[in-house]
Amino acid sequence: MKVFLKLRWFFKERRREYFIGILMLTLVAILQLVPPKVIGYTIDEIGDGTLTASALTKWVGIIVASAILMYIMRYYWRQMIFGSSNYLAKNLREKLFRHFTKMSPSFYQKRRVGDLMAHATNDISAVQQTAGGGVLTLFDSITTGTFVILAMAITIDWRLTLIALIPMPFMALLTNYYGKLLHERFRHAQAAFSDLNDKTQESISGMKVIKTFGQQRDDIDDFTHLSNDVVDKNMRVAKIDSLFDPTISLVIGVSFFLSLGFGAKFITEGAMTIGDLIAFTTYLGLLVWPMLAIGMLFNIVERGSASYDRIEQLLNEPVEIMDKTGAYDVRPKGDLAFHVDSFTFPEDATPSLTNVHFDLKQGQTLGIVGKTGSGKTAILKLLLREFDGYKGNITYGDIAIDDYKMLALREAIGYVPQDHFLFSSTIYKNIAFTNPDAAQEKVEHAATLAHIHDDILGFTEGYATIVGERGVSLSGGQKQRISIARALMMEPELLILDDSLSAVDAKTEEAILHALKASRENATTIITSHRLSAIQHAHVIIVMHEGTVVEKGTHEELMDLRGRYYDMYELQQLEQQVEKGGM
Ligand SMILES: Nc1ncnc2c1ncn2[C@@H]1O[C@H](COP(=O)(O)OP(=O)(O)OP(=O)(O)O)[C@@H](O)[C@H]1O
Repeated sequence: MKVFLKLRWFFKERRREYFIGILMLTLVAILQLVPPKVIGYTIDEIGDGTLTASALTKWVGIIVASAILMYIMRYYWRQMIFGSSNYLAKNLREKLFRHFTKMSPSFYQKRRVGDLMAHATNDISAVQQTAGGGVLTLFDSITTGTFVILAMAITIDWRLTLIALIPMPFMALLTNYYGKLLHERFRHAQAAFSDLNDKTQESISGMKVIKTFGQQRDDIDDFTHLSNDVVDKNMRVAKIDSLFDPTISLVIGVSFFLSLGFGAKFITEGAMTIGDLIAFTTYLGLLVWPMLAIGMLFNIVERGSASYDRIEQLLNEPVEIMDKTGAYDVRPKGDLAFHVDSFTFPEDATPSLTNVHFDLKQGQTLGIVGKTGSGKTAILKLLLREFDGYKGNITYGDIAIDDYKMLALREAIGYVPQDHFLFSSTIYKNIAFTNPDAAQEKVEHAATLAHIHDDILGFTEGYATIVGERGVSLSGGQKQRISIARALMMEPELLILDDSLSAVDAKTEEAILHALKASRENATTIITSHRLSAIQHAHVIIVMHEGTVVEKGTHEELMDLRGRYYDMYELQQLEQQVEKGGM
């Protein structure tokens, strides 16, 4: 039941609706008491031979009036209570989504997409049920149960009422025990659903790869295994679930049995009339629902509580990278100084960067080269403040990057990542992502600089062409260039191309670099690349090796060194010549 306390912030928020709903529920619980009593009176009047036509009309009139009132009130409490529970779902969904947008990459590294989606769907729906069905069953069982028992004790016979209630404590004990079992089993069932969700999401996203490698059979086996696990765990929940109804029916059955036996005895002793006993057993019938409601209540509440715990746990995960108090809300500008003595990724044992130092004047271009895994992207991740916790300092315009507001910093940096992501939307919207109201000419200008404008015009619907999820209908090079156009739309102070020209040919690469140089004279650029032609004209080039800078200088200076850069350059020249020769 603690979940109701945990949700009190929400009940407070919608107190008006819940107050009206619960008031209506209570009135219905009272009105329900009328018909059995009226039936009891009518039967006694028939027995005594005193029932007249006008008395019968009166009794029927009372029953009809209470039925109409109950109809109206039942309609309203449903609206108030179940309607409000939708707002809890909405609220939690938005909270989760906002939380997701604040989390840093390391969170997404730890958490799986399917699991996060399960939280945002299945778990929220279980909590929503608590605020709807849970509140209903709680108040309905309390009000109906109390009023029915009071009516039985006060208006009929308190001794018979006590006798009829003898089996109830057993039911309370048993349902409490079932509730505890259910909580644990439901938690496992939800976790299994998260795994299945994750598998489904990953398999659908990776279907092309799965098929290419002919792994469908294995994938189906994996899926079946997880699906069976979900069924097994839900069957374990269902086993407990199924115990509630028979237990309650058994307890009520024993109550009926005791009432009839002792009721008959009281009638023969003259302490009760037959009408009283009929009214009593009808009341006992009315107790079935509150008892069932208690069973349902445990069920709903235990599920809701397990799910709320899961959601809370997720929401309580700290946001790792936050704005400092009083952080500058200005777009960074100026020279860049990167001085990192060492940096280790959160889950790693050894540093990925050691002694990486470079300075870049505003308007200059930095080229970063190095073998795969040498730390090129790690440098960019620190610049983007995707990770904190490095030893050293990184300043932009003489201010440490963590002294800027995160949003201000990110707005100044146009980052084109290695793994491009295009939204399932039009090309126009993908390019104008950071500025959806941008004029067509601006979008076209960015596309022209990124050398993708002509390609777009070649598509049947031009800029209005929809690109599928992750842009499946485009070539790798086209996706790269759309991503570059998207970054250029921000008119960034710092443009970062993280191996973003790898899928275009040398001529297109040269054209793009030329266009960037001409249009971004005063803005800074960082390019990482495996192909040296992309960084050859940079003002500064650093050569990375095993997380550290091993060479630094201009192309000419590095060639004169005759070190790693020189070797790489010679090798690439040779490869080019072989390619040309081959052609
Ligand atoms: N998020 C992360 N968590 C833990 N380790 C990471 C993470 N990202 C990268 N690394 C590790 O840091 C090292 C440097 O990786 P980085 O991505 O910077 O290499 P890179 O030079 O950009 O390689 P590539 O040319 O293949 O992109 C690698 O050993 C990699 O395994």
